[in-house]
Amino acid sequence: MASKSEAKKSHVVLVPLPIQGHVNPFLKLAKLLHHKGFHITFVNTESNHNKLLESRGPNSLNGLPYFRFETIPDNLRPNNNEDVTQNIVPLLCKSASRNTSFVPFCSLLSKLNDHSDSNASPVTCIISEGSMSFAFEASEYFGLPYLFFSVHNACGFMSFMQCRNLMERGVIPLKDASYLTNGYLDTIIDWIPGMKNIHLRDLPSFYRTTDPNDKMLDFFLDEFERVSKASAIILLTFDALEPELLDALPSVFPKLYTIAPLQLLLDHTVEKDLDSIGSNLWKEEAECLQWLNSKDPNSVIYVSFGSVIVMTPQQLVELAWGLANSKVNFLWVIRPDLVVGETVVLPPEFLLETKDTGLIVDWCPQEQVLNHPAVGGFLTHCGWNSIIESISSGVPLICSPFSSDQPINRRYVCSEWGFGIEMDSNNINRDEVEGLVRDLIDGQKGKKLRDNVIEWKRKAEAATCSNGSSYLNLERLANEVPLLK
Ligand SMILES: O=c1ccn([C@@H]2O[C@H](COP(=O)(O)OP(=O)(O)O[C@H]3O[C@H](CO)[C@@H](O)[C@H](O)[C@H]3O)[C@@H](O)[C@H]2O)c(=O)[nH]1
Repeated sequence: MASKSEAKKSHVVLVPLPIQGHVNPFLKLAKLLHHKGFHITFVNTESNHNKLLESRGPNSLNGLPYFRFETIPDNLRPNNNEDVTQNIVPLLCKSASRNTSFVPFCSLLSKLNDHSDSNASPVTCIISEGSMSFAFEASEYFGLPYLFFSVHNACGFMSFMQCRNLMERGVIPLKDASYLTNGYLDTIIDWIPGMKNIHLRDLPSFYRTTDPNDKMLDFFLDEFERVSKASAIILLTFDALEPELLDALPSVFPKLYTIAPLQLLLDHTVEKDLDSIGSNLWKEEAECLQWLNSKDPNSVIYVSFGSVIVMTPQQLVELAWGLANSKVNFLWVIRPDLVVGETVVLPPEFLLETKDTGLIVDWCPQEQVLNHPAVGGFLTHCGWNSIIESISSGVPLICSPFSSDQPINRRYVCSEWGFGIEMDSNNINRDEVEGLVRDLIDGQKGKKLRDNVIEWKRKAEAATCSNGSSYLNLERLANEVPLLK
């Protein structure tokens, strides 16, 4: 392992997909590796770099000794009017495109190698993810090891890796649009290793296409190839959570490190000077913590749909009245771009009726919110970071998945791990919201789910303590990075 006292440290370059749920875990991993003695270069796309400066201030990306930020172009700004946070496909196609990013990224790697002096070694390895194909190609070009950091759990990762199998078995693409509603999505998929009782509707939403040339299918086929060629895979899970899946990962995949929850590992290890480096792309409204201080323990439902999901105005209004009618306290994150194509407008009567029970913010310090004693439940879109953060905080969920890996996360939370109840996001209905929120915060069902998630929290803590599986895997990763081929 690289030691802090060595003049030349191993140098890791991290390149996340530029969305919040990817940048956050990459930054945490970067901090953990820095703590282990690595020299870190963290690469943001230009648009994200600018957003971070806006939200966190002009000095927020100055870095620290041996912890540097760099940028690469992403073809999204300043002339692009598309709001990519409202549409994942342009984000993947443009921001993570080979054409835009390969050459600048190679130039960056050359610059980092040229500038290596007595204090910094040339680049030792690249940590990126399947969507960033240019980073993988650059690692091949420079002969560097490539670590595939999948910011998913094992069930999400396994589901994404099934694209070719599903196509070869004729399950996807769907024959025509009627298959979306004729019960076909209830087809049982019983041949995925380590996964039981799965229906087609539980698998990533991108598979629900009728187009054999769908860009996202191509994308997952390519991703599979890159994973198989990577030097190692890092998964954002812990062993006790998904033992059957982890055992079942096919032998074609390279060696695996399961290291989660990252925040619990950070709580044990990190130096204080790294705390100031944050990754929120929107400005956090930390005053909500004072508001929570005024509420009773477990009396507040926290509501957030992550960084990418968009809702219709009608979904928003149904949700709003469901929260109001439940009479339960709520803290609700409504991102400025949450409602598709619109500025968010909530009925004035709703705002009046909930002035004592509700607080709405653009963005909040979510992990602090989840750790606040007043928060007794979380209505979530089932982004994996939100779920693993809920496990770390012992907060039960209402699961309302929209897209991507969210359906499979919902399936595992509600049916396997037992700390969530389901809510249909296609058909958000105020009466259902009201009932579910009451059940979760005040009902017997909520109590049972809370007990279950606290049990998972204990297991997550055990995984991240000395000699826990995630703790040891991080040690192993730090020892093995300099040796990877
Ligand atoms: O007000 C807020 C809201 C969110 N967050 C943070 O933002 C992140 C959100 O991540 P996640 O819950 O995973 O949602 P997305 O950003 O939507 O995540 C994308 O990436 C995830 C990881 O691959 C996938 O699981 C999701 O489906 C995909 O939408 C988390 O760390 C939250 O703590 C805040 O800090 N403040």
